[in-house]
Amino acid sequence: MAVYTEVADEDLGRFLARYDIGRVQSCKGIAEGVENTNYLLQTTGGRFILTLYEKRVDRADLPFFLGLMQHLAARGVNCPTPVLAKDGVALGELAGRPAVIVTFLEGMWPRRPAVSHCAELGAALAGLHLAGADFSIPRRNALGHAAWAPLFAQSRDRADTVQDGLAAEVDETLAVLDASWPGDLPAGVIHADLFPDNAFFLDDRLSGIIDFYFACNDLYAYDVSVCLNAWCFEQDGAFNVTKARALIGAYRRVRPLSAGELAALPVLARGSALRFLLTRLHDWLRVPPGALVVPKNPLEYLRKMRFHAGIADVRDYGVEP
Ligand SMILES: Nc1ncnc2c1ncn2[C@@H]1O[C@H](COP(=O)(O)OP(=O)(O)OP(=O)(O)O)[C@@H](O)[C@H]1O
Ligand SMILES: N[C@@H](CCO)C(=O)O
Repeated sequence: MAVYTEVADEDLGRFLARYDIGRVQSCKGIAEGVENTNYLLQTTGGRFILTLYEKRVDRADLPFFLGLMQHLAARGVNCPTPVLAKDGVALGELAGRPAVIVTFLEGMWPRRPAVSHCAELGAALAGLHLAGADFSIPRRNALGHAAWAPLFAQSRDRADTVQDGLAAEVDETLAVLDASWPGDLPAGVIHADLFPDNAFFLDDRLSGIIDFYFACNDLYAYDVSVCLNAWCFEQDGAFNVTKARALIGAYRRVRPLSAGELAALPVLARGSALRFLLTRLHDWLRVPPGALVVPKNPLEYLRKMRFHAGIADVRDYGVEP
């Protein structure tokens, strides 16, 4: 994650006094990621992640996020779990931000995902969907289909400074998606941001999933489409049909996809590409001064969005209906 909020030693000391996790040996800012502030905390009790929630996280959602991690971990999903303070409460306040300590997961995220990573990921995503099915707290997708037009309205007047014609292309895509967005597909808890940097591997086996701060209730197949975008394109922008076949095939072996879900994949993938284009565009135009953060390129997702607009049939993803 990025480091948006610096923590003074005395504030950290007061915060950690609430916990029973040993003496602090080091607390280092993690530069990766773009959403929240994260520190790697080494204590005499082990390694932990200290997270301070930033702008996009609504405090009212924290019981959902923290409860979901506990729920999934209890059902065998290897994900971070919130560490309870001595008073039994996970959530605290540090440097004016809501803050938690979560368990540290071993592993590395794949810098260049291979076909085998995509297969592992597909199976893990389906497992996550099944494990979350009986989680009792609902959360609407704040970055779901209905949110895209208002989100774009915040950047529309400057969109063409990033790429000529971008505003018109997004407007047109929003209209197409409004007319074709599926409403009646299987839904439940989804991760909604399961990019390679949120999946850890040890010896080519998936060892953990992190970053549940976009998790919400939405279409399961939409989550598959997010992963299709994040895992199955090469760095030069080419779609890798072998990776898509591996990802979706492994998913279907754990949680079958209905004919309706498969048929909807191209429109869902076009939509999820737009979602990441829009959040990246928003951030690209508003990098906070002094933050240790590198904004992600919105145009990568413009190219993916265009690719899906040209997909007529799910077979083009290497998948048999
Ligand atoms: N529980 C954990 N165990 C081990 N490392 C972690 C854990 N949580 C976070 N990290 C480390 O912090 C980095 C950033 O975390 P995370 O992806 O949650 O940040 P983020 O700001 O939400 O990023 P983004 O939303 O851009 O993916 C990870 O790549 C990893 O190095
Ligand atoms: N995974 C997102 C960042 C967090 O939402 C992206 O790559 O744009």
